[in-house]
Amino acid sequence: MGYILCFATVTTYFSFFAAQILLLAFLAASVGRERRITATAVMDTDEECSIVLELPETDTFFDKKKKLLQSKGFSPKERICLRNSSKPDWISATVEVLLQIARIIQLNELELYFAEEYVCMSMEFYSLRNELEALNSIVLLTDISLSSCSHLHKNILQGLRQTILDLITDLGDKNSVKGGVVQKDHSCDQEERLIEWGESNGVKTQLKIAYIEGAGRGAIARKDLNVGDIALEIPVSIIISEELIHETEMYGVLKEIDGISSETILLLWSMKEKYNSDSKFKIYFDTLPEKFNTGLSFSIEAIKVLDGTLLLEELMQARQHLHAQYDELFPALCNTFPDIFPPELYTWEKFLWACELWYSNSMKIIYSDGKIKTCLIPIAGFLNHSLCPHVMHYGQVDPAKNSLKFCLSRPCKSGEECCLSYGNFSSSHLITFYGFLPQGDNPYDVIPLDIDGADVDSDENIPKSNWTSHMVRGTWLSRDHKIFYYGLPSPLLDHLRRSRSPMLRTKTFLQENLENELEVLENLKGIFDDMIKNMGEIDLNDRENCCWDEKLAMDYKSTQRRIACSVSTSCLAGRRKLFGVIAGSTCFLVLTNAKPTIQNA
Ligand SMILES: C[S@@+](CC[C@H](N)C(=O)[O-])C[C@H]1O[C@@H](n2cnc3c(N)ncnc32)[C@H](O)[C@@H]1O
Repeated sequence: MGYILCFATVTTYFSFFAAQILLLAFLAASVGRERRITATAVMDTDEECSIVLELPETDTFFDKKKKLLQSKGFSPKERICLRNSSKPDWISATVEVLLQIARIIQLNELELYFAEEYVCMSMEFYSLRNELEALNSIVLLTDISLSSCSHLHKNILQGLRQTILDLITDLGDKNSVKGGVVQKDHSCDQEERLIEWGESNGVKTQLKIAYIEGAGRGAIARKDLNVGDIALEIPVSIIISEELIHETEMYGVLKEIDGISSETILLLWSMKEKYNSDSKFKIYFDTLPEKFNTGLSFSIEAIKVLDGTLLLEELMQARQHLHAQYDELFPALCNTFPDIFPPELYTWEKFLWACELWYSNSMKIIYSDGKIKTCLIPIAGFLNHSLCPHVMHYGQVDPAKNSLKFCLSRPCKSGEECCLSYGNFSSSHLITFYGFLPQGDNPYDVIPLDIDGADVDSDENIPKSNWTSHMVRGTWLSRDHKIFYYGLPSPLLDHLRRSRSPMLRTKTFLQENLENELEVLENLKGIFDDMIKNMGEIDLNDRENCCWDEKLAMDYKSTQRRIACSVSTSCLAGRRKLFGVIAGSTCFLVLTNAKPTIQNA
């Protein structure tokens, strides 16, 4: 049975895009991220010290990760002996094993989709995020172990810990992007006043604010900071969250509106509070830009540049959605309650400003009572995003101090920009809601595919991958370009093979199987060639004379084109390899216009 394959539309995006506005009630905020301790326990007897790395059964992807662990020769619960061996390089050998397991345990859904089961490279790498998580999970483990182990084994654990810390430093040094250049000609008086106000309210910070080339304001380390150091601590009392408005008249009106979310209420409150000269947060509002440059305020010219990309549709839908939200509330609220909602403060332009503020600056915070709230966090709002962040976990209120701590997952040198991870977002998401493209290869830049396949008739004995959505990313990120892999994700290829030929035993060198492979690759290549054609050429010579949004749109389109071209090229390379195998066997190939016919000799 055949299959229909095309690019996914915004409404059919995967769960990887959980923050898409269309899937959430109203407001997508950057998600504050709490630390997950997944691995482990330490066994410590007089004779030996060992670490147990365990994939928790509660892990959402337990079965898939277990299979991946097993394909590399590990079980879901692996005990690694740390006893000093006679071999001089025992630490690096042990670290390698620990890391291989920790990386798999720390994989997220998207990384797992692209994980390559049969590639067994000693230092396999899934993503910067994954690598930092894996390394930090081992540091955490050694810390826990050090607090309880016998004196005998302290040296072993400390040696292990130091080796991992050195790896984290190396990773940061190699992957720190060129950016982070401080622009000395900008004054940051307002920002400094905000920090002073924060400090007088209990903020503790090792960061100062400066202008960074291409990224607005950013936070710079005042001194060398190490893994585990707290770069910034914000007391809950200065966080802007829904509690603040419960006593206001505005809340009394808004809470009566059916289905209104607390985020929308906060957004409407912030539109007015910005102009309140008596506001407790005046000094914070004064530091906010008059204009946010996110995808939501792209000009028609920039939107035109996006023709042929998914971002065009995503942006159009997002804007329509916001317009519909605005029209539902205004001018009705201004007409009925003009004192609470003065019409001059509730224009469409001001509404859009507030949406952009909340999309690009808010964080989701888990409070001590377990409630998750979308908040604005003065001072923390100056931290920019990086694909190799210094701070990865910051979303949970510390109940002992009633504060939010920003701890380092990798060192940050004095004078270096200290960055967060806003989340595992694609470039289209970052452009739409934040208005920038991160430097470096974004592993979350995928092209989703809508596949209407047919698994129904497939052979019961052939295990299904059970991925319900499929995608591709730049094939340069893959290491396995051999026949049956081609640098493309295995779940996608498996699905396409089964859809074409449910009864075939795939990944064997039988002729009918190789023919099936050729057809799968031809079909995929066709799809991506069409996409490249639809996107058209990008004239980068014009780029320098363009506005910020056109530049961003062009850069985004180049990235998408590069991904599509890499898929097309990998399909072509795969087909050539297949022709080679077929030609070398009992077949005789006639190649016409890149569409092969295979004749039995
Ligand atoms: C939470 S704010 C960070 C502070 C912001 N730079 C400022 O001046 O207010 C998020 C905004 O910072 C900018 N930003 C964050 N990370 C960036 C990056 N890696 N490159 C360029 N701009 C970035 C984007 O404009 C984004 O919408």
